[in-house]
Amino acid sequence: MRIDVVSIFPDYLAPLGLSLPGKAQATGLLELHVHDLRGWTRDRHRTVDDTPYGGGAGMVMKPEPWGEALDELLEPGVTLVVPTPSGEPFTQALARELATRDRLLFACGRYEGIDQRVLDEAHGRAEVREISIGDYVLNGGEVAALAITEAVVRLLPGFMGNPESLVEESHEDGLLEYPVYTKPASWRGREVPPVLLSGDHAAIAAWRHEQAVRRTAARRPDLVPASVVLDDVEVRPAR
Ligand SMILES: CN1CCN(Cc2ccc(Cn3ccc4ccc(-c5n[nH]c(N)c5C#N)cc43)cc2)CC1
Repeated sequence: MRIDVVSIFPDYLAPLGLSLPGKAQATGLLELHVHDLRGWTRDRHRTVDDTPYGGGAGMVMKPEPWGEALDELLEPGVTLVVPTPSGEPFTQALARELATRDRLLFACGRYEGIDQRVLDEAHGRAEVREISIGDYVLNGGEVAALAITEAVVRLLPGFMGNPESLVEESHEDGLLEYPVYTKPASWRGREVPPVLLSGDHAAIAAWRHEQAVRRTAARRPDLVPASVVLDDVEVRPAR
């Protein structure tokens, strides 16, 4: 997979050279290119924003630099990913979908966003996914690009050392993950649940599933399948 990121703060994407994406690059699974949007400006001040038509607070990102950047980078077969507060929710299912693409191009906006005409024009010639990573407000798209990239890259075939670890993950089976433990067996008077030391794999799997269901019911009742009934866990109604 090739990933391109366009931002006015390219250094914000430096962490992509570390850890997971860094390893993916080293193994040739991922080709990463980060670009400064100001490289596509034409004026002396390298202007990327201006006041909004219709008035209102803040500034809007000008269409010209973005248009030239996408002319160069949005080639056939590239999926344009645009982080935005008004985007479709980013989920594990969407991460899996994006992991099937050959190329992703992230357009990281700032200020009050990117002139809508840029997105409208891109829709005419590429797959465009406007994505939100959560119901809270950030100052730009870079954090979302980091999060989406990490969630997608770790799903690339051959990337995770043990693909098994991708199967039992939170949200992969629709539930939150079960609690995990490691040595020592006793720590500050707290013991590891005995079932985990029993060697009874069926009992361990059953215990882990029940713990995942209980945790999900307590913290994310919206994720609990209707078929599951837990008599001793308070399941708060989804808001
Ligand atoms: C008058 N009002 C009208 C509503 N706007 C809404 C608004 C518009 C832009 C911004 C700042 N910003 C610029 C680019 C950009 C990309 C992603 C995100 C983002 N935030 N939260 C997520 N989950 C995100 C993701 N992914 C924020 C971004 C903040 C708030 C404010 C002004």
